[in-house]
This record gives sequence, C-alpha cells and structure tokens, in this order.
Amino acid sequence: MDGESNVAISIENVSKSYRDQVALDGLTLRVPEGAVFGLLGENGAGKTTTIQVLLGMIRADSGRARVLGVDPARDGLDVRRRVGYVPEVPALYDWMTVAEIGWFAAGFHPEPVVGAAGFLSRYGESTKGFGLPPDRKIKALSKGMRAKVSLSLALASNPSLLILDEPTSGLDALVRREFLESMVDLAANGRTVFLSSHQLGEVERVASHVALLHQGKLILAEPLDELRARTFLLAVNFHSRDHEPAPPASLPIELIDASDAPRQAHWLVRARDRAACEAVRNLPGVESLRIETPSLEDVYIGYMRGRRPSPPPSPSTAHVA
Ligand SMILES: Nc1ncnc2c1ncn2[C@@H]1O[C@H](COP(=O)(O)OP(=O)(O)OP(=O)(O)O)[C@@H](O)[C@H]1O
Repeated sequence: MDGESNVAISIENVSKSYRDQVALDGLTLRVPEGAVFGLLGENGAGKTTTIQVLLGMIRADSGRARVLGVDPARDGLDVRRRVGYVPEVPALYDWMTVAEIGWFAAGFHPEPVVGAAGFLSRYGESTKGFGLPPDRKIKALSKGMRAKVSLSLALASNPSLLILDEPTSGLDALVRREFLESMVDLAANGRTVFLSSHQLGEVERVASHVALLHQGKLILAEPLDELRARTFLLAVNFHSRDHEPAPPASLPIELIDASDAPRQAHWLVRARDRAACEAVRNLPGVESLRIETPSLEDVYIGYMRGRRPSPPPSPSTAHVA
C-alpha cells in the first residue's frame, strides 16, 4: 500500500490516446473502499479505457493508477487475480459447459485464501441462483445468461473489489434489479464495486458515489448524497417574456444548464442548500419559483447538454442513457 489505506482505486492524472484520439485526458479519481461507484458518460467518454488501465490491460501514456495498492502498469496480473472483473462482452470458452468453465477457472485459484473448493462452491451457488443449467454449453446460452456466467465467475473468487463494465446490458429488468441489489449487499460487507453504466436510474438506486466523464475528462465525482443535497432544479415563472436568462452572478448559485420557455425558465443549479435557491424568488420579474431535487438523469443531461458536440449525433448513433 502507499498510504491510501481507505482507497480501493486511485487514478492520478491519467491520460491515454489512440493515435490522435484522446480517450482519457488527465483523469484523477479516487474510489473509497466499500463504495458502489458508478462511472457514467456518453459513448466514447473513456469508461472502458479507464477500466482497462485499472486492470493493466492497456498502459496509460502518463499518470499513475493504484488498485488495492498495486500498480496495474507493473503488476497487471496481480491486479487481475485480486479483482473480480466483468467485461462488457464476456470472453468465455464457447465449447465448455457452465459447470466446466467453473472447474476451469477454479484451477487459477489454488491459494488458500480463496481455494479451488471455495471458488467452486461459490460459483455453483451463484449459477444455481441465476437458474443457469450446469450442463449447457456456453455457446448455447443467451447473451444475458453469458453475462450471468461472467458475473458468477467474478464473484466466485470472493474479491474485495469488483470492476464491472456495463454489467447489466444483457440482463432483463428483474435480473438487473436483483443483480444491482446484490452489489449493494457486497458493499455492505465491505467490498468495493466500481461499475460503468448507461443505466442512470439503476445507478441512482444503488450507487454511493458517481463520476461523470466527458471526452476523457472528469466533469464531477462525488458521493451521490452530496450531489443530491447540492443540486437543484429551479422552475422559475416570470411576469413577462423578457426575463433574465440565468441567475445573476451576485447569487451564491452556479448554473449548470438552462432551458427556456416563454415566461418560464428551468435552471439546473449547484448551491450550498435549498435556502440559497430561495433568493431567486426575490429577483425582479419573478412570479413564482418551484425548487425540485433533480434525478441523476436530469443532472447527467444538464451537464452534458452544453457539452454536446455540434452537429449532434444522429438518432442511429445516439446512445440512450
Ligand atoms: N483500441 C482502440 N483504438 C482506437 N481508439 C480507441 C480504442 N479503444 C477506445 N478508443 C477510443 O477511445 C475513446 C474512448 O473509448 P471507450 O471505449 O473508453 O469509451 P466508453 O466510454 O467505454 O464508450 P461506450 O459507452 O460506448 O462503451 C473513444 O473515442 C474510442 O473510439
């Protein structure tokens, strides 16, 4: 360890480019132990690249990372042995059955801490819980069933840190819900879960922390409770169409995003507390004010709207967050 005893993952100023395509641009992030940490961002934001750097699967151009105190650029194998990893597209041996792949993977966990027997019994329990037929070949499984095998393999080593890249993308709604709730249970038992996702509603339900990436840069990273306590959606009605486009700089409110309709504005803002937002009520021309707590999706869209590239992506390439 290097003095970061309560930090499961630390990323310091990490940059990574593929030729002239910047994937990560000076990313700095800390994931506390015991967190369920949701990494959010649009397609191509750099989520998978972050995960690949953390697992030592690719090397950053600059900066450094530590995963459970280990440098993945130097000891990637050690990191991969200690971390449960569920990739976006699980790479599984197609010709093995569900049971066989468990036996195969157990062979990589002979150490007494985990033990092949412990691995196999946990894998068996998990696959049974998911209703996976032990004798069915991987190639005959649906996408969602493969995802469940991959997750069962990751959980079987009883890792203190789970890293999941879009873990629920192939799962139906019920299993997604169960799966994410099991992540909360893991965190309650002191484990750390780091997951990338487009499912904002789900992340909001389970995450203790969220980070927002945009074009390889960090937009925000904080405990979800804090984000909820400091972000407000103000629905402001004005007496006339001719009104202020944003809160004046004199107010202790930071505007994230504004949308306008005749005589009405919606301002997504950061503020110390609700009382700070109340000051908007006294601005000239304001008829009424409603202060709401935005959903994570509102916050995500608010932060992203101003950053959207021009021209916007066509519907065929846009990802539904
Ligand atoms: N092997 C590669 N070669 C070239 N460019 C790459 C490679 N991998 C990623 N990139 C680029 O790096 C950027 C970040 O990609 P990354 O896969 O990390 O994004 P992401 O946030 O995981 O996206 P998604 O949500 O679509 O999975 C993108 O512009 C992508 O095109």
